[in-house]
Amino acid sequence: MSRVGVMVLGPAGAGKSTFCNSIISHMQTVGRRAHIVNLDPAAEATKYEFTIDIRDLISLDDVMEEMDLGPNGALIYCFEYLLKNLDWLDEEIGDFNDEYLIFDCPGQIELYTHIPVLPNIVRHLTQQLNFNLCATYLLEAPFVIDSSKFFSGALSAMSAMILLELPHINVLSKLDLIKGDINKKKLKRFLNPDAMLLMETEGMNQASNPKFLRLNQCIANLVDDFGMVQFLPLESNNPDSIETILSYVDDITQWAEGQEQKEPNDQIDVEE
Ligand SMILES: Nc1nc2c(ncn2[C@@H]2O[C@H](COP(=O)(O)OP(=O)(O)OP(=O)(O)O)[C@@H](O)[C@H]2O)c(=O)[nH]1
Repeated sequence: MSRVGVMVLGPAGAGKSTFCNSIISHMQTVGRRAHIVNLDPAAEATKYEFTIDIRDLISLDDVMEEMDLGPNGALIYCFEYLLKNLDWLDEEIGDFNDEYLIFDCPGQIELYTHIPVLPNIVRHLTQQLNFNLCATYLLEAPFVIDSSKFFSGALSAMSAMILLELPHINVLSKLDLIKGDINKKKLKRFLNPDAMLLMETEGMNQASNPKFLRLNQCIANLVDDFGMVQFLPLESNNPDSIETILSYVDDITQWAEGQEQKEPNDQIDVEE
């Protein structure tokens, strides 16, 4: 039997913890059991308590003080420590078999891109603990409706997708901060964006330096080719919006559940 979990990812302040809380509220309404697994050693208290909390293993403040490290170095130290003590996570997750686990991750993108700590933890969860995981990657809507930032956000989301190798859903958070008809209209273009069209309408194909123009075109092509830049809108106070996102997560994890589980050796034809 496999377990189900959702990784909540995205830059600092994107609304990950708020989204985790909204998921728990929704789950309580529909009568499903769900728990937050806090993987952020610098997390602040939130509305719902964490069922599993990395701070019970190691805390950022302690590491900064004892190892004389800054916040980023200390964060990396905490994750390397977690990687060396994965039996702690195994024990904590222990009997949560039929319940939905929501992994609230830190916002520092270097944990996915520069060092392989989050990918290793994800691999441990999927391969050793038999989780069907889905990643949700949050980006703030006011940030994304500026096209140059849209491409930077889309690339960061893509980099998380490539490194974690998980089924991936992009989510646009903080929709309530989009004010005015013009911006709301603009937002629609970014929910299911046509990267090449955005280049034209946002003037990105008018870069004066031909090298930048080519670079912009290559990035738009890349984003377009991956076909993964659709965003689901998130309104944290709107249960319908949470339900829609979770139905995508359910579809993905149930699909994975239905797949035949193969032992790694089953996938390799070895000729004698
Ligand atoms: N207006 C608005 N503010 C939001 C929304 N979601 C979150 N916030 C606010 O944005 C700030 C950051 O939200 P968090 O949920 O803590 O974001 P996070 O991604 O967990 O932040 P880190 O853990 O620091 O990476 C808080 O002040 C929230 O109240 C939203 O939908 N609308």
